[in-house]
Amino acid sequence: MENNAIEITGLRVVRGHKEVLHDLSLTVPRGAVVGLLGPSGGGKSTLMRSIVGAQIVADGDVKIFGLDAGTPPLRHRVGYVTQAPSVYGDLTVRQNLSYFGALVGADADNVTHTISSVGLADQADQVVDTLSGGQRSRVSLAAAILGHPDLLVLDEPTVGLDPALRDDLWKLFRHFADQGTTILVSSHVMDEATRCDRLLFLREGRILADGTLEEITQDTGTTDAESAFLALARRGEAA
Ligand SMILES: Nc1ncnc2c1ncn2[C@@H]1O[C@H](COP(=O)(O)OP(=O)(O)OP(=O)(O)O)[C@@H](O)[C@H]1O
Repeated sequence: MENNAIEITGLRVVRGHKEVLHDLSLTVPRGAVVGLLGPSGGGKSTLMRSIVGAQIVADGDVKIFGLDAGTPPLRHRVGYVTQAPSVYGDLTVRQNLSYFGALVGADADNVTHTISSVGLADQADQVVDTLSGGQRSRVSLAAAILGHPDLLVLDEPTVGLDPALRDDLWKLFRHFADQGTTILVSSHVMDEATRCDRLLFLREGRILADGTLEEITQDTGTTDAESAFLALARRGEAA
């Protein structure tokens, strides 16, 4: 069995005539919660799209569980939640999840359980268009976890959520990881680094750091992710 969920070598991506990912190489171990952190426009979404096979790549190799990203055997093994809601606005939460559940073989009990696990039990019969933004993004998350994917790729899932809900979601991610799911989660909120087993700092299409928070803060002589990121960014500019 492969020890890594994700193995990327020499990835280059061009978007709109501009290279936005420059020769990236990285690995993500199985069962870890890995935070992909960095400023807006740094390439987080593009990297995630490459991992789920939704991005044309100019060069390089992206392997997921030893298979080429985006190939059919990975379809049910990889769950992807983008920043845009990916569920039907005119259906209720339960109707949406029953529909997506039917595609992956999840039964009604699984649907009900998944709705509660993302904290939407009280909204189960509410039409999605009438939910708040944060609630809507949790419906998309619920749809992605219904089939128990081996890899969950989450693009800024906690954006716009209040601290209590953010905390609930991070606990949920940890719960999935404890069950063996690998989680790659992007954020531009540096304090979410403490929730992750490992971190990838991405800036201007390059990996600035890849390691545990402890390793990265030690390497930079700092005490938190934000200062470590700034130190690494300055180091990069000075080089
Ligand atoms: N469709 C597109 N056409 C051309 N350039 C694009 C396109 N989408 C993204 N880019 C550029 O690619 C770069 C990386 O964007 P990306 O969305 O991956 O960054 P990000 O780190 O996810 O940012 P954010 O946190 O704001 O979502 C940016 O410079 C962006 O302007």
